Amino acid sequence: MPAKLSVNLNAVAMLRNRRDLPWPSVTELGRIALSAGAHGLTVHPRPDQRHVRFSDLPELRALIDDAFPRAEFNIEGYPDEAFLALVEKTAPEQVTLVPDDPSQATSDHGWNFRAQAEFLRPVVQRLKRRGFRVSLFADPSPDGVEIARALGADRIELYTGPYGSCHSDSAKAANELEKLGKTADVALAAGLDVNAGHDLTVDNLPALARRIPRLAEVSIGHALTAEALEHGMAATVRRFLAACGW
Ligand SMILES: CC(=O)[C@@H](O)[C@H](O)COP(=O)(O)O
Ligand SMILES: NCC(=O)COP(=O)(O)O
Repeated sequence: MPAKLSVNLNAVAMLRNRRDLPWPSVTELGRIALSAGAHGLTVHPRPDQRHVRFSDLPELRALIDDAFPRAEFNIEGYPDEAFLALVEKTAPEQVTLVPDDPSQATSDHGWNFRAQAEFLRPVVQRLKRRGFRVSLFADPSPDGVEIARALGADRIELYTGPYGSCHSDSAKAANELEKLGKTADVALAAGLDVNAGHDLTVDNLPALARRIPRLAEVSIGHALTAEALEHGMAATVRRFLAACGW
């Protein structure tokens, strides 16, 4: 089965947050994505709420429950108490734990499973007890990835940033792809399912899907939002011209 697509709404939220106005509506863009066939929605709430706001989460939960009951809600983030409380209140289908520092502009590495095992173990158990699927953000390196399974996680999410940043260097991209592939091989052999995300694009996705045919899910925000703007620009300009009377 091809990988499922979860649309990350953080970039939409960031655009909305530029003004004290309700557009673009994160929930409406989520509705459009799910209506178009996306399998789920992803958000990554950060402590300063500079992207998605905590108040967006109940609306997105209700959207899925009321109109798209087969879709999944994936909440990503660093598991401090505020994040865990938010997750427990929202009850997503999947929680992806990411070792983000609040000062980071975006996620740029996975967990060090060996060094952070004792921190992660009770968190994973707490979330599993609540019935959520738990995925752990992982660097493209097979070293220690099987520890994620021993901690009780269901999946890892491969950090694809280094692969995504090689768009103009095909030899480097092939090398990064192989690292991702080897990590996925070890994870799958350990009984973990494999998600992937960060800087994935229409151009770099097909090779990833070929190298990891059992890829369960990709979450994509930045490139997908950029393309939505590009492909929606002409029709939108025509709407504004019409509003000007042209
Ligand atoms: C976990 C991860 O890879 C991130 O890509 C993240 O969810 C994206 O969030 P931002 O778009 O807010 O940087
Ligand atoms: N988990 C990764 C994600 O949700 C999307 O990240 P990006 O496409 O915005 O880089």
